[in-house]
Amino acid sequence: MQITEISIAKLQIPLIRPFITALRRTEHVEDIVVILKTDTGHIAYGSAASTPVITGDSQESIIGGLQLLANKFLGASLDNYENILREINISLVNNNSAKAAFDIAIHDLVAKGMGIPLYKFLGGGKPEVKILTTISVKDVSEMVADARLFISQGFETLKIKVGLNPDEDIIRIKSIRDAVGDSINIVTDANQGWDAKSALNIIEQLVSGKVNIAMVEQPVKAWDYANLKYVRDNSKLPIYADESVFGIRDALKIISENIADGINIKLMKSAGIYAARGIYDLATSHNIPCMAGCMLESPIGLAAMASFIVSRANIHFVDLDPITMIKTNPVIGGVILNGATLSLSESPGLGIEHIDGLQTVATRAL
Ligand SMILES: C[C@H](N)C(=O)N[C@H](CCC(=O)O)C(=O)O
Ligand SMILES: [Mg+2]
Repeated sequence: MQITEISIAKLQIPLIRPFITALRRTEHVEDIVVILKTDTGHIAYGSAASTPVITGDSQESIIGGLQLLANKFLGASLDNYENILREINISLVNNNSAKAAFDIAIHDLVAKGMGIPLYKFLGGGKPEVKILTTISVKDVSEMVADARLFISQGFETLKIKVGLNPDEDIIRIKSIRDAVGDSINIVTDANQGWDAKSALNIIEQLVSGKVNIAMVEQPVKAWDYANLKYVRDNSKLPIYADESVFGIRDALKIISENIADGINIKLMKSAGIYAARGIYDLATSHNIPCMAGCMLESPIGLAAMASFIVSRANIHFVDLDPITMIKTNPVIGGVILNGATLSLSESPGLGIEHIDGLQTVATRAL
């Protein structure tokens, strides 16, 4: 099987309500999609989310990275796909979102070539997973209303975004816990918005107030390993690293220096499934719990991450929720949501049949 055509397209999906974190506010998913076609008639998809405040990757830089990868891999044979996956990673430094999109498309293609769903290619398992959903950081009353709505929709785990104001954050978390009761799991994500002192102060208030929180994600700046470790060493709640872990070298540092209790793996940070497998295996071999995360991205990337994790036992939280936030789903096939359960397709590869609303920006063919 040979890659004979590569297209790059924009995909914008409006959200039901704005997505607001300590790092950004947006009203759309802004994906760049790569479409691979082969001499055997297969069509495969990969996607990258533009999140400059987290990855540094803008839509323009993702398109640039994908053009470079397209130039390199147009005409490539899929016979040695392991080599292609490895070469994506060494073809350019950084640009992890562009690499992730290409890596996802290659995985889709390989599984399609074998005639099996990607989740079976990656390890099998049951083709469904329960996901959490995220409450954007807003006024307390709005966050409580969102929490009630999400519980009524069937979600059993809520992720509360905080990090804009430590004094208000404690009220946000306590009010949501009071509103939803003790049967609902709650995690919090400060998206780097606290310093070590505020983080430990909030955690102490939650613990002493018996406010049950399953874990705290990325309390301090991504680069501030010393304070992430300080919080972890002095916290009675588990601390997960998100923006502090992109690739396997970050994971190695976090694990070997006991900097965090768990790792949030995202394809846009790792540069795709190939590298995410390495992070997962490293963490699992050291008994470090993992979380499956995502950026605000389309159901294409969610299908890829879901395919990777359904067979993997060391995934303790599944944050693949942008599908709950979009007004309409332009991706036909792939994953579907029923209540809080994300179900994967049994069709080959990612199972995506068609994507509505793609705006092509470049095409190269043999
Ligand atoms: C969308 C997901 N629930 C989430 O919260 N991911 C964020 C970052 C997403 C973004 O800003 O696009 C996270 O875990 O920090
Ligand atoms: Mg996070």
